[in-house]
Amino acid sequence: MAYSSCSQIPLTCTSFPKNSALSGATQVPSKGFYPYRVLIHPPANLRAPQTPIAAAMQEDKGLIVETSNGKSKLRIPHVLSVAGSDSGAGAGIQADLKACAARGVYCSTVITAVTAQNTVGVQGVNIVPEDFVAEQLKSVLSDMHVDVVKTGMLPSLGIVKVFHHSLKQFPVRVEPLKAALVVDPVMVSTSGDVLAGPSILTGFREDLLPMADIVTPNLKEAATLLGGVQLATVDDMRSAAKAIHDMGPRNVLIKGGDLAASFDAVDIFFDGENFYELRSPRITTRNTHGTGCTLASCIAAELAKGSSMLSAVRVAKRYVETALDYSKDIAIGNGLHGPFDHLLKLKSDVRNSCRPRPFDPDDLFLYAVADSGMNKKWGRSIGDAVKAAIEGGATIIQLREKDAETGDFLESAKACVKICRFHGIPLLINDRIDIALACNADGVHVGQSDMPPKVARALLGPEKIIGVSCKTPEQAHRAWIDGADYIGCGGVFPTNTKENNITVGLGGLKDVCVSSKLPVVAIGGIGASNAQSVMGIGVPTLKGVAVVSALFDRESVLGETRKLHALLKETALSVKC
Ligand SMILES: Nc1ncnc2c1ncn2[C@@H]1O[C@H](COP(=O)(O)OP(=O)(O)OP(=O)(O)O)[C@@H](O)[C@H]1O
Ligand SMILES: Cc1ncc(CO)c(N)n1
Ligand SMILES: [Mg+2]
Repeated sequence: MAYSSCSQIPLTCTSFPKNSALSGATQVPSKGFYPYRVLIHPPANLRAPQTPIAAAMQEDKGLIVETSNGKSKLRIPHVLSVAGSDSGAGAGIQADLKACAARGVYCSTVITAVTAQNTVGVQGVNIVPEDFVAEQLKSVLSDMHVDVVKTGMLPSLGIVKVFHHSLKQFPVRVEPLKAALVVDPVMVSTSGDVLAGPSILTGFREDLLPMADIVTPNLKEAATLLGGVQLATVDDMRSAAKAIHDMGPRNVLIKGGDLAASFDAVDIFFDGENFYELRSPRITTRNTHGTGCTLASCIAAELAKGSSMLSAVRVAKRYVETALDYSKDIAIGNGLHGPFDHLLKLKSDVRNSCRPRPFDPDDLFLYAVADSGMNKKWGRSIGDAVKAAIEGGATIIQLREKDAETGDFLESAKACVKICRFHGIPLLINDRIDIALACNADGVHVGQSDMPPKVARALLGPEKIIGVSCKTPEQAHRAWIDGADYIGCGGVFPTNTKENNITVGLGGLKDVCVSSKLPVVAIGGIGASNAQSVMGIGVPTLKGVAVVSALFDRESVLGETRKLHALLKETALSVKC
């Protein structure tokens, strides 16, 4: 029976293939919100509660909600990696941990061998004693809820047997029809060194493959499993996939990273019925050490989250491709095959380190809000306008484009990021989290009906600046709870830039500032004529004024900004005295 995504699980199907690591669970139709409900009957030798468990996915956090005896608990999808350690950390257990972390999945580890390995090759292998592999397996499987087991280097027949025995003793308890065992039949490293000899083949053929939900050999490993055939073409890969499928695994993925004649990176997936030719551009790089381990771990991670087998494989291939492309020029080690960077998704945070300094509430002192429409009227680009505002003393810039096309907005945002970085001034984007991410701006400013700050924070990461427009102390409190960095309070006075906007006046501004735990910038109809009265309310949380027309709907942005800056300085000094 082919795998299907959670939502496609046929409700009539109630059992597993006989040898599956999953046997023992059944499924019942759901009445509730989720399209399925699952009853799992844990084996008697498990310590976990022996009651039926209903499981479902909490979409927004990627966690699994389990309900047992009326009580709910949250767990993170969990992969157990049973593999060897690579001291160079490009492959093996280290790759598995990084791939699972990058895919948002918990990874426990059972180490089968410790290798002394680098980008040149494998200098030594120390096999972990069988009974200690068994002990690690028992420690994890008797205590933790593992969704999917992924195997890598199983260096001896004894260890294959121990693993097989442990899985029989502690079947992996997952929802019915979800895959539980991913077998990457590691035999030879990228450098050509042997990691598991031919003695393991009987264990693979007799015990492991019939239990596997997917097996992922590279060309050499597929050839070895099939007794030494030649695999040189995509057609050969198809035949091999079929022949290996006959050995018992429910799905086979033959990886074509080493297919010399191919311009593309071609893998063949066979589910027992259909062949899928999965192609991606071949990335030109030396940094391909560990692609196989990573691919298998990523498949396991996606399965643990509830993906169907084919979509797990597709996502995993895309992930490897993206990581290789991202890392193609990095240099680690001096050998022929370097590792790549699994955690590229976190790199937007690292890019943040170019930001001049972390958010400082005093940045709100003279907050210039620019858009291209207003500046076009005066015959200048938004870049020129931003530059002039900074030279005149603006301490933070926000880009607000209500009508621009997305492509044009992104181009002007990129130009402004360059200018702001050069001057060490933070640049925020109004409303558009996508633009902020794409141009690596310093943050965003959102309104009450835009994306909630909590969601924006999840997308942007911990270091970006998030500001929220608030009119009331309640909204200000919410913004604080939701992890905003500052509040924009207004409109203080009526303004042309926001029609029909309810104004809060100086009284409303003061109420918000007094109650706010976050720094506040006042906005709405503020300019040289009234900025001093705004700052004059004298509440310490009020850090500055945000200005639109009074700077940009004028002939000289530089002159207006200078004038306003001088006034604000004067008020700051007099308030201090
Ligand atoms: N240069 C490349 N560009 C794009 N994808 C690649 C490249 N090399 C390998 N891949 C992909 O990476 C995945 C792993 O394939 P590969 O054949 O390299 O496995 P492997 O030999 O087991 O890896 P390793 O032994 O290095 O861990 C496959 O999906 C393959 O298509
Ligand atoms: C420990 C270990 N596992 C797997 C591979 C395959 O890349 C490797 N090189 N080292
Ligand atoms: Mg390879």
